[in-house]
Amino acid sequence: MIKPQMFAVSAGQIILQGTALSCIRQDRVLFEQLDVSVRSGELLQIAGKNGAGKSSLLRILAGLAQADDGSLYYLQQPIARVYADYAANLCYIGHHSGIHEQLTALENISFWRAASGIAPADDFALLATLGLAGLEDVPCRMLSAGQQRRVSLARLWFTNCQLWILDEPFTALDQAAIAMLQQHFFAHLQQGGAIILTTHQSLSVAFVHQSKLELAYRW
Ligand SMILES: Nc1ncnc2c1ncn2[C@@H]1O[C@H](COP(=O)(O)OP(=O)(O)OP(=O)(O)O)[C@@H](O)[C@H]1O
Repeated sequence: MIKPQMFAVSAGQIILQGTALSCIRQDRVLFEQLDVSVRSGELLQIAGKNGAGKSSLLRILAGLAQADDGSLYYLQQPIARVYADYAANLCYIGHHSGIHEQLTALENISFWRAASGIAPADDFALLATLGLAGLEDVPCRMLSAGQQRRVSLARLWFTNCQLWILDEPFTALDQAAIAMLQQHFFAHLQQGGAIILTTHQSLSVAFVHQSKLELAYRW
């Protein structure tokens, strides 16, 4: 069942916009004069070959790295001016899982909830939804790569953030988990959320507002 709209930004409004962005790494221009934006209800896929600069772009969009040129706006405000608001509305999950490997799945989730100021809830049920029933108390370092990825993605089931920036979220997931995650994306977008992601896979769900930005590999 779709939860009622809970985001401040209304459907179709641009949440994040980058204009004329440039990024140089190791003397190589990954991209320049790049315009990118995502609206409420939209999924934006960043595609491109290995090394094209997808993760670098995501890190810039998440405010974790500086563009070499260009501007970034959150709700039409320069990001530096409203960064606290932006960070509070952003769920970024990078290449690395972001989980603490010595902690169990339950402990990781409990930590994220506390860090986000979200009240405790039935995390056993959440982990069961994610196919991790019976593994709640196992240190994450003893879980498989796909199971660790599922724990990492658990945040997406309780975050209140409108914008999700996800770097290769399907990595290590089996087909069933990929399908479940895409259904979850669908529900998030239906509620007015927005998603920017990188993936080398094709998306099997037809999202209502979906766009793709192909980054060319530049020498
Ligand atoms: N912090 C950094 N310092 C120096 N070089 C970097 C840094 N981050 C990325 N690079 C370089 O920038 C290029 C693009 O890297 P990036 O991770 O953005 O590519 P990608 O498109 O996400 O690749 P993949 O599909 O393999 O994940 C690579 O050549 C990489 O070595």
